[in-house]
Amino acid sequence: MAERLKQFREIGKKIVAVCRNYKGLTAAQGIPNPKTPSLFAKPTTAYITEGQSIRIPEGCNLLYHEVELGVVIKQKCSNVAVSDVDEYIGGFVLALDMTAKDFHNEAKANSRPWFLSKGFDTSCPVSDFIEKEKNPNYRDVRLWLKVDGAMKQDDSTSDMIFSVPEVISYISKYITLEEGDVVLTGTPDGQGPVTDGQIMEAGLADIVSMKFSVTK
Ligand SMILES: O=C([O-])CC(=O)C(=O)O
Ligand SMILES: [Mg+2]
Repeated sequence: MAERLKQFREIGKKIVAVCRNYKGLTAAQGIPNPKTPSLFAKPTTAYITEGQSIRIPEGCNLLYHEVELGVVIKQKCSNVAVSDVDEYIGGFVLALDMTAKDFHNEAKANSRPWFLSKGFDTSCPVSDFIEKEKNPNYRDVRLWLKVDGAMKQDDSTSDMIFSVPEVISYISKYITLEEGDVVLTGTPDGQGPVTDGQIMEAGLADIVSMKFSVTK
């Protein structure tokens, strides 16, 4: 099972992401905590792995980094109870939810969908597949990101508004999750800009770390 899930980028059909899911982030932005998980999707064509660069999309002048814990779904499921979610977690990935923030802001200001701002090619850099057993404390695990060596995001998943099981249960009420799909669980406070030539390094406790550069 885990062998096949290592191919999540090929076998998974979608990336479902939660936004504004950290208390520190909503507090910093002065916005209320959402009452239910707030969802969007990224296409799987957005994936890149270490060795590939994040390309600033044409016309974007404000690219933001967001480090996130991703959950790889083990098998097809819908309407999963919070207490049963663990059966459907196949493993994890460390991910960056790269965002063309200027596109995002403009779309929101004009009440338009913001798919492009989150879905462009290279907008989802990921680590290798992380075996479930290697991340047993996923409810309280450190997530960090540095830009050119300076720490920008450093928090624990315990600061999530909706826990991983709550998020997956909620999504599965409306959207069937399938083997290899990835659920991005939101970014902690500290999201911010990166520009051409900068290097980001991100990590999940001492489980995994990864580096990505940004290019035009
Ligand atoms: O980019 C945003 O505004 C929100 C988002 O994805 C997150 O909170 O993870
Ligand atoms: Mg995000």
